Parts: sequence; C-alpha cells; structure tokens
Amino acid sequence: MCTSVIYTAGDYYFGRNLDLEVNLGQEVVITPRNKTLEFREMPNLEHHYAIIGMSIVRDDYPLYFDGVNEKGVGMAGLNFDGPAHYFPVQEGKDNIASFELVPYILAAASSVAEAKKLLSNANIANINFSDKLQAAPLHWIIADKTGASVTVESTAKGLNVYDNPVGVLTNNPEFPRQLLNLSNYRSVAPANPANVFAPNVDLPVYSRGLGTHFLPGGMDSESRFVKATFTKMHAPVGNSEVENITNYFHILQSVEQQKGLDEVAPNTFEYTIYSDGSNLKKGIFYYKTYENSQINAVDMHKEDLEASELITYPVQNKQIINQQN
Ligand SMILES: C[C@H](CCC(=O)NCC(=O)O)[C@H]1CC[C@H]2[C@@H]3[C@H](O)C[C@@H]4C[C@H](O)CC[C@]4(C)[C@H]3CC[C@]12C
Repeated sequence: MCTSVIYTAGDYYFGRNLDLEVNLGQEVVITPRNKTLEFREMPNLEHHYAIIGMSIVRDDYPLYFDGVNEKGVGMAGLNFDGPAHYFPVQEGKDNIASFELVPYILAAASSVAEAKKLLSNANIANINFSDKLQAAPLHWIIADKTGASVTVESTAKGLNVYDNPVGVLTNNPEFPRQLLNLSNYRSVAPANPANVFAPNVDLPVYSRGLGTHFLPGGMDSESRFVKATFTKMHAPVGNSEVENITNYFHILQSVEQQKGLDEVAPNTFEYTIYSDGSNLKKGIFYYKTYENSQINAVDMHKEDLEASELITYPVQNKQIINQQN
C-alpha cells in the first residue's frame, strides 16, 4: 500500500510512502529539460519542464513512481488493483500509457489546472512498457504549489479527475468512497471529548488523547487514508525548512508500515520501503528509507537542468548512528 500527502506550511511539501514487499531498485532520477521524452502514441517532447523523483530507468526511459517538476507540480502513482482499468488506443483521444502518465503531466503542466486540461481528452491506454514490465494498476494524485490537488482514476466507467479536498491518496476503494468514509470520523479530535454519550454518568477522562481513541491504525488503505488525513490536518506549521520537512516526514510516518505487520503472501510482508517529500517551490527532493532514518536531499537546481541526459543518484540505504561517546 502506499500513502501520498501534500502538506502546507508556508511552502508546500508533496511526496509519498512507497509500501511494497520487494525493492525494485529505484533511484533519485532527474530528467533535465532537453532529455527527449518519447511517448508511444503521442508526439515526442524534446524540450519540457525538468523533473525530479523516485524512478527506475529502463532503456533510458524514466519510469517514475512519483516526482515533482520545476514549476512546483507533484505527482505520484499508487496501487489501485481491482478498480483500475486501462483502455485500447482510441482514435481522436490523447492516448497515454499508464507508465507514461507521470512524465507526460510533469513535463508540461505548471499547475493542477493545466494538468486537468492535459487530461481533458486523455485515454489511459492499455500498453505495457515491455513484456517484462507490464502495466501496473494505478491511480494518481497531482498537487501543486498553491496547495490544489486532484485524484486521477481510470476505471471501467472511464477517466475521472476528482478534486481532492484533503490532499491525501492511499489505495482502494475508489476515491469518492474514501472521502465519504471520513464522515465516520467527524468526532475524532486532538482534544479530550465532552461527555455527550451519557452526560448523567461520570465517565472519567482516564487518559490524555481520548479524542483520538477511534482513529484507525490498520495497515489497510481506508485506515491509512483516515489517519494520514487527520495527522496532516492537525500538523503544526514550522518556522524553517528543516522544521517543515521534519513535520512532513512525521505525517508520512503516522501511516508507516513496519516490517512484519502486512502479510501479502505466506511469510512475505509489505513495508514502507521509502518515504519522500519535496519542497514544491524550491525543487528540493528529500527522502529516507526503511533502513536509513536520516533525511537525504537532492536539489534539482544544483544540476544542469538544460542537459539532455538523465541524472541519477543512488538511494542511500545505510543507517549511520551518531555515536556520542
Ligand atoms: C506498487 C507500487 C505502488 C505501491 C503500492 O500501492 N503497493 C502495494 C499494494 O498496495 O498492493 C507502484 C507505484 C509506482 C509503480 C511503478 C511505476 O508506475 C513505473 C513502472 C510502470 C510499469 O508499467 C510497471 C512497472 C513500474 C516500475 C511500476 C511498478 C509498480 C509501482 C512501483
């Protein structure tokens, strides 16, 4: 499972947890402005916005899991196994393969509004990257540096672009149901609750935090959607970049999947392989991994964004303990 969140704290931060049972060997990949982006059914883009994000690279093509562009638009693909449906190539439509969607949007959209325009005539085409890399059933969240956010879902009913008022995405079920489910948690609050349950009975406030007693804590997608939304909505605003990115990772960690808790096959466990968060205005990509609790950063503006070849940084996976004596 995965969780993706946009957090507002003066600047805007966007990223995700990637939860899976296997490490696919992703790296931090920068696609500079003059790297030609090829699309199967759409014209190639020789010049476009620069992109940074987590990706694997196959045949010199960046298969982004999530990323942000230099205009402050962020996008992530999350598992949507079941409802996801891609269609045959359709005449008269903008046919985009699912694996192309992140580079297609981030290359050309400078806002969520522009992303919506790019999607207005889109058909998510059922095209595999290769025989080995078949299309993954995904849905997507797009967010920008104004805080706007949409969810993109291609189901048997067609392509839906939903406004996302909470700026959070996890996995199934379809987005409108995830949103409606939040109503079940209207009474969850940071403060201890008043006794409206049985006002004539003495119900002692025996613990701090009773307002969150019914906050879900499961690994499942609905639970993570509720918990990440609640945590984000009440996250403090920091006074510095370091404070903000620290807060951001705490939001993601509220729905971290620890090893051993989510068995997806006998003795095989999904866990949070990495968490990342980018400052959408500054183009700085931060990440940590399950093994490495340190926050690492790659600043896209420290690279030659006019270049024409992909730039990659290996993920730092080694835990470095700050030995104090
Ligand atoms: C499985 C994860 C989503 C995390 C998640 O929700 N996990 C588990 C679950 O809930 O079941 C998705 C996110 C991005 C996806 C990858 C990207 O879309 C890029 C690429 C696209 C190709 O069509 C398939 C492979 C490949 C490399 C995808 C494999 C599946 C990934 C890694």
